[in-house]
Amino acid sequence: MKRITILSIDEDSAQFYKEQVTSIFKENIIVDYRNLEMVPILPVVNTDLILYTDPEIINLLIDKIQCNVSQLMMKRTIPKAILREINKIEPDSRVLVVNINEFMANETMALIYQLGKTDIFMEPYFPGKNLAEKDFDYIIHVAPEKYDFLGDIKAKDIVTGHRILDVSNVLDIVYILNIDESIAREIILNMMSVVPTCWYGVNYSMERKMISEAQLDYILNDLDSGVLILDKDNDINTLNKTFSKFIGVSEKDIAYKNFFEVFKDEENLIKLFEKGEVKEELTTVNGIECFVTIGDIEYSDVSYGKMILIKEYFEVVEMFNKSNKIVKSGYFSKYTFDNIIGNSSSMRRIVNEAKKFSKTDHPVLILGETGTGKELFAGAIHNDSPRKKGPFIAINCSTLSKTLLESELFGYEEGAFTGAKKGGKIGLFERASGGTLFLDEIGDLPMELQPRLLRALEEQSIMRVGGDKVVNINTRIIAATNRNIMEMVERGEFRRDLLYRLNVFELDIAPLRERPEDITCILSNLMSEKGISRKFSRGFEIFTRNYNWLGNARELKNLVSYLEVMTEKEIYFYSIPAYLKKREYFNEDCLKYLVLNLIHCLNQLKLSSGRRTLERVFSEVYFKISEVEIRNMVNELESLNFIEVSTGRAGNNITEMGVEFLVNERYLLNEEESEVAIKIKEEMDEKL
Ligand SMILES: Nc1ncnc2c1ncn2[C@@H]1O[C@H](COP(=O)(O)OP(=O)(O)OP(=O)(O)O)[C@@H](O)[C@H]1O
Repeated sequence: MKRITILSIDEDSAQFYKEQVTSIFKENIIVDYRNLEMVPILPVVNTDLILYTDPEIINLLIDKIQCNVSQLMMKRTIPKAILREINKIEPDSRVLVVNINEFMANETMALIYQLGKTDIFMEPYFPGKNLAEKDFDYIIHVAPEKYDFLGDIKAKDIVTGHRILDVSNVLDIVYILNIDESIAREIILNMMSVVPTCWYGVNYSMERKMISEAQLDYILNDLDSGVLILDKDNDINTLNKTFSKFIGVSEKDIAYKNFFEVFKDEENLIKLFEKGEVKEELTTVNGIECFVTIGDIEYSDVSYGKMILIKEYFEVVEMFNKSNKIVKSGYFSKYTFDNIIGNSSSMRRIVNEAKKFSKTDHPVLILGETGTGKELFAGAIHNDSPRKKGPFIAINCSTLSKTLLESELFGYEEGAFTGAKKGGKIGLFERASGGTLFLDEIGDLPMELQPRLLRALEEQSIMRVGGDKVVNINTRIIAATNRNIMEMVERGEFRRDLLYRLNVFELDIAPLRERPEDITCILSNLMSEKGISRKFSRGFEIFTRNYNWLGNARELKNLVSYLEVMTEKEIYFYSIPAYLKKREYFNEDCLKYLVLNLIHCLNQLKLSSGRRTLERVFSEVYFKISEVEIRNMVNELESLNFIEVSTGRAGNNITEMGVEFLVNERYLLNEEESEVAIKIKEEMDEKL
């Protein structure tokens, strides 16, 4: 047990502080003391911390300290009840603060000021001091009872009793003696309710700590996962209600006990714990099937303990099912080939191929960037196939952990894990029998599951997890991925034999930027589906063909929602959202005609169209461009006879040929664009 030795001037205060420290730390610490009144004063030899009342005493007793331990001067304060009395003293009162020596009297006075009572006049007093004036309203006796050396000084008395240890001092002791966190927490909370502290930093950090703890408690207890936090000695520091419910033990019973002692009968958990870091491993704890995650709690590369998360298997499955993450509800697809829009030769070709594939039972692998319509094709193939009356089940292989995906795909037998459902669980392979199972994001299928899928494809049968019976299935597989699966095979991340099994038929859907003629076609279709009717200007078409459409049709859908609100009859280049107007999306030809367009507009408005004006207006209407680029384009337009360049302020003038070109190509600016041009021109003229 840890030991504290108190050094004090007299027996009375030594006794008092011994009692106080003992009452704070209770049976966790042994306290003894030395004071000048003791005969003989025994040496201090066996202690862990020396606590002294004032600087003088340490000088007087230095030769008695015969051990090398930390020394701490007491920071003392007055109880909240006494502070309330002092606070009641009327402003401008004259107060005598009395203590046994000058240092202590001054110290108490400073303390009263620090605690916030600053509207009174205080004078320190101690034996031997001469007072010029003896007229006081109050006397504060810093002692257990009134001092008797005050002679004829009379006023209202306030007796503070011995001053008590400040919270900041107790925190120091907790830290130096390495007192158990649980005990320390209780001690400090108790103290804070009775002891005022003028150590603002301590107050602030304690308050922040308490608030953070309350917030953490709230979050922990709101979680569906069980959480257990251990310190670096593997003692249980915190656990939430879900965890204590899960293991069937109340928080009180196991808090601050050692993990290995509490869980000595939970072999599975101990084994996982000994592995170090674990991510969502399926196991059984307290007879319940669950996923366990174990991780280090680190700060500045130092480990401060571990966190164990437990999620009940069935709750996870239910949650995924609710959010349609495992299987989109309904077990059918609404898509048919009629929903696939596109006039490009590549689209027509793959639709024809897909129609042929749909007549067979072979697996199909659909490749394509995100949003190219892979799921659309999968559904259309199913609905055009002899299996169309059977289920169509789509599962995303990237959202589930390996273990969950395995049991969802293949099902499991009763007793595969303790706590598994009675009668086991049918997997999606079986459920989709007679229909189609669409394995989306197949490139994310964990390596460990690939042999199992390969066997299912080769043998048209599966074995449930934990079972030994072979179940025949009649399920067609359509898989899809947006990853470069050939490269994954080369890198050893996807099995070559599985790829060959999956891509008996392969559909490679080209991204939209490689089939630009489909863009306006899909756009018009999306608009008419929403009942929107708009004409596309040439400028807008140019944009759609130049932009890279990384999100493919999904991005088109977003643009339609924007245009529905932002446009009326016709969609111009100017109408597209600003973030889409970027220099890199446009080729030189396109830029040239946009410049020609501007010259025409400025000519019609009878505004000059010199290079500087062109550069400013272009940058505002379209996107940032340099004067040099403008000059190059102007030169080219001149060589095409689309403009005549005259020197001086008149600038450039469009020719009849140029106008004809623009009209034929429907390249003309809209009203808004003209307005911007006028505004900029006016601003420029003002500056001249
Ligand atoms: N050719 C097309 N014709 C009509 N709509 C299409 C076409 N291509 C895609 N879409 C539409 O775009 C959206 C995205 O399609 P889908 O979900 O099939 O893409 P995906 O390739 O499976 O995407 P991801 O890889 O992100 O899952 C859907 O609303 C779909 O109807």
